[in-house]
Amino acid sequence: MSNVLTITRPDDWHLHLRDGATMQDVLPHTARQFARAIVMPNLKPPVTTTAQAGAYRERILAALPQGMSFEPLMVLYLTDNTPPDEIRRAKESGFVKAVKLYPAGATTNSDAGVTDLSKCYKTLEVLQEVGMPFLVHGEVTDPEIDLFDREAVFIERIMKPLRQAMPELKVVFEHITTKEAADYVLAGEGPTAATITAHHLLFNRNEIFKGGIRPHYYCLPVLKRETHRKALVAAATSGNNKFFLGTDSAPHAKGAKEHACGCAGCYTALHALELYAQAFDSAGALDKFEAFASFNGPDFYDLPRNTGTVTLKRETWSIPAELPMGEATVVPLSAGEQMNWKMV
Ligand SMILES: NC(=O)N[C@@H](CC(=O)O)C(=O)O
Ligand SMILES: [Zn+2]
Ligand SMILES: [Zn+2]
Repeated sequence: MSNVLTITRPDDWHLHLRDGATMQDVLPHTARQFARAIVMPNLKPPVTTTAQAGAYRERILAALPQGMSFEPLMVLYLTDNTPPDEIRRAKESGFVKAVKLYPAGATTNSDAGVTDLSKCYKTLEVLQEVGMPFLVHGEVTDPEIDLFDREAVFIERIMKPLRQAMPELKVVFEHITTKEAADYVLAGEGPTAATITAHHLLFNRNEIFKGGIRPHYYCLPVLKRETHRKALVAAATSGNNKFFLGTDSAPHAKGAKEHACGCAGCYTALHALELYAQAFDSAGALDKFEAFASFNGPDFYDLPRNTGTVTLKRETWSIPAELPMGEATVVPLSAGEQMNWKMV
């Protein structure tokens, strides 16, 4: 049993940094653990143009504490009206690395999202042509569909027709939560990859209701049954290069989570590597962690792998109860619980 784990410096391929004072407080956590991150564009208002992404990127770099190195990889928020030319501008910028699909109404700040993906095919054709990844929040919003089935139904209704229409489009199925999604990615229709969060590897849906309703375990797509968690662990630890690390760390103020209508999102930027190490360790697959955390993402995005390393060691510590965030506080996932790994 190894007590020290040294890996190439990893990246986070799905992150929410927000903006302003919130960003100021959460950014150092990510920059400590990761060299780069794909920064989600679901701000209010959303980041829909290359110009807005450039300005957001500058704000992120300005918020970075002295002496820390971190590269934000920017993403455009697709709307029904994103013109094909915007994709060309994004590609030419060099700093926009992907375009994101939020089905309208599917998740936090998705109101400006896409109402019907077929309206966007002209724009997606350019995305396919320039070879930029299309990142997908994969849940249907049809109120007839049970919340727990929204991802599986999305594969049939959206993913398969999209793949048919756009055989060469690079697609990242973000934060997958089901066996159906893992199997779809494994079946390998075209250049499709997936990110997997630490919380979906560690927990099943019982966690949300253990001893009472526990809002800090509520995220979208919502945690699923144990069979699905096991399928995600199998995919992440399989060594298959289509699966890579994306925390989906999504900070919401404590009061907005502990609320009659609490927000969706788990805050994991503080201890992401430790959470993932725990999941891989429990599966006896620490030897598969480096490729998942540090190689498969850049390889899929056609970016260089990082140089330098990070080290984790086996050590017990307690996750803090809450952390300052702007005018408020944020509660990290599994606050108060013990961790067995610690980043050095
Ligand atoms: N994952 C979440 O539960 N929430 C994310 C949005 C998202 O990634 O869907 C957020 O921005 O808060
Ligand atoms: Zn999402
Ligand atoms: Zn997200």
